[in-house]
Amino acid sequence: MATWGYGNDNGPATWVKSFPVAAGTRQSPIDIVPTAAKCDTKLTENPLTVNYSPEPAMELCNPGLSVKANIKSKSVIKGGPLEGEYKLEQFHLHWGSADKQGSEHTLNGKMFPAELHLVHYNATKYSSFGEAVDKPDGLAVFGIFLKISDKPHQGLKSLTDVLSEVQYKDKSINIKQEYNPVCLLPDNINKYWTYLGSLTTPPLCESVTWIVFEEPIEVSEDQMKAFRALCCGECGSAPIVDNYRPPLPLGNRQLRASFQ
Ligand SMILES: CCCSc1c(F)c(F)c(S(=O)(=O)NC)c(F)c1F
Ligand SMILES: [Zn+2]
Repeated sequence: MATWGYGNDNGPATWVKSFPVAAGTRQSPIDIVPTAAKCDTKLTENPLTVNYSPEPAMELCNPGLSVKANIKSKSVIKGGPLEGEYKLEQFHLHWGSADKQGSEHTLNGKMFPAELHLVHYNATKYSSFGEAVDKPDGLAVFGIFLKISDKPHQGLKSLTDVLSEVQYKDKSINIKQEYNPVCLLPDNINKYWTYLGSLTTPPLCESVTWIVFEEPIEVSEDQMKAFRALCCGECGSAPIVDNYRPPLPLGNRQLRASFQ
C-alpha cells in the first residue's frame, strides 16, 4: 500500500488492507461514555505517579503527519492501571482543520479541537521501545484533550512559538531551553479513564494501556493556527490537519474510571 495517511484514498477506512489488525478487538480510539465506565478503587489504591525530568535539548520534528518531540531523559510513570515502570519515549498531537474536530478519543460523542499523546513503554519488562511496541503490555499512552481558551498554554508555547522552524516534513530542531514535559499535564491527573487499546496509527499494534485524563489543557486559537500551518511535505504541500482516526467500537472491553 502506498503510504497510509488521512486522505480519501489512504485514510483510516483503507488501513485494514495493509494492517489487518485494524479490524481487531482492542483498537483505538474509542468514544468515552462516562456513565458506561466502571469506577475501580484499585486505580486509586496505587495512585498513578508521574516522575518526569527536564529534557536538556529536546528534539522537535515534523515526521509529516504530526509534530513529535523525542525524549532522551529518564521520565517515568507507574501505578494506576500499570504494572511496572513505563518510560516516556515521545509525545505528539492530533488536531483538526477547525475547532469542531481534531481529537481521536471523543467524550459522549464530542470531539475536541486536538489531543496530545505522551507515549511510554514498559521499561520494567522490555529493553527498548522497539521491543515493547507490539506487546500487549508494551505501551502506556496519556491522552490529553485540548480545548480553546483566550490564553495560550504556557507549556505548549515553547513549542508553538517555534513550529515555523519545522514547517516542512523531516525538519527538526532542538529546543534551546530545557523542557520538562510535566508542564503539559493537566492540573488534576487523578481523574482519568483507562482501557486496553492500540496505536491509533499504523501499525495499529494492540499494545497500549490508554490513560485519558478528564481535565483538558487549554490552548489559544493562535496556538491551534500554528499546528494547522505545519505541512505534510515540502514547501507548498498540504497542511497537516485532521490527522485523527475516528473512534472504534469498545466491544467487550471494560472502560474503567479512577473517579466517581
Ligand atoms: C511505531 C510507532 C511509532 S511511535 C508512535 C507514534 F508515532 C504514534 F503516532 C502513536 S499514536 O498511535 O498516534 N498515538 C497513540 C503511537 F502510539 C506511537 F507509539
Ligand atoms: Zn497519537
